[in-house]
Amino acid sequence: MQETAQTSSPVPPPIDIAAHGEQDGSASNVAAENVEAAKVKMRASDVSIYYGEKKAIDNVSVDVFSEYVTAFIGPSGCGKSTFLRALNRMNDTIPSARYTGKIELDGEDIYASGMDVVQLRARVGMVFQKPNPFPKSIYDNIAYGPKIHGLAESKSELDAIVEKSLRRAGLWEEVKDRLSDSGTALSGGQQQRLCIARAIAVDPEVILMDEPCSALDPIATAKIEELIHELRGRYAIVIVTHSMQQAARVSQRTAFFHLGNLVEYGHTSDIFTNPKQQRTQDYITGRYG
Ligand SMILES: Nc1ncnc2c1ncn2[C@@H]1O[C@H](COP(=O)(O)OP(=O)(O)OP(=O)(O)O)[C@@H](O)[C@H]1O
Repeated sequence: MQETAQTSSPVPPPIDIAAHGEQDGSASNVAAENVEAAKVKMRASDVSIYYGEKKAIDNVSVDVFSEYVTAFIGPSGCGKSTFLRALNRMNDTIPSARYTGKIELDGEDIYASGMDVVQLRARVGMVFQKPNPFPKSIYDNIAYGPKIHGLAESKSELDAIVEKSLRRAGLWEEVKDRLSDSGTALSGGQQQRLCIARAIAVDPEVILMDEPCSALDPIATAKIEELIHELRGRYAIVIVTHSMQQAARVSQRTAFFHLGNLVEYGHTSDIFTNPKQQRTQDYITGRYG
């Protein structure tokens, strides 16, 4: 296990990350000891995930940091989505899915028996591959979450949340005059920004994005990437992407998965320019994937 954080500099960088080695499979997060604890938003420790007998994730440890975008990359079937979904317990809906290890949000075990999963999913929101607005008005798509979570006491408060969320998602100017139109009548890119606005509306701390641009054209993709860039100061963002260019453009940290293992995790620039593991090198140079 190597330690990559600089401990000798007089003012240590606020955030640094361990290179998670694949050698012994334990991939524990050594450099976590050297970062400001307050910045670690989510911590996964020795997480394995099974579908029935099949092990889809093998002993993975990762920290997710506030105000950073973390990209999960790797070839199809390597377990990126499975691991992402574990971060807000979306795998709970799959009867065969089973889990060992620990995942914490602000130090709290999200799989603890007393955890309110509805509340958890508000704190750790999710945006899916295919935009999935509710078959309701644009306004109601955003207002639904704040209503059920009791975040607005009056119509004017709700209106303000709807406007703020749509502004943050970069959609307000495009939809402000047609809030009562159906969300499903928007373009694909607009629908995806609507889904991001819907996640934002309940004031999350973490936003998980599972290939959010894969159904979008290049222009809509560029808008979402720009939006991710703008949002990252407020939330911890985790994005699964098949596009290495996208990971390089939007993220500060990258985790490379292969066959259920976390092969390497570190600064995005290091992963793409100076990977420590041969498997990472092979993947980023297109030898498989
Ligand atoms: N609901 C499920 N039931 C059984 N096996 C599953 C289920 N979902 C995923 N798997 C299996 O778990 C492994 C990891 O899948 P996962 O979708 O997490 O990978 P991925 O890296 O996100 O793939 P892709 O990039 O193709 O979306 C695969 O072998 C997949 O077939």
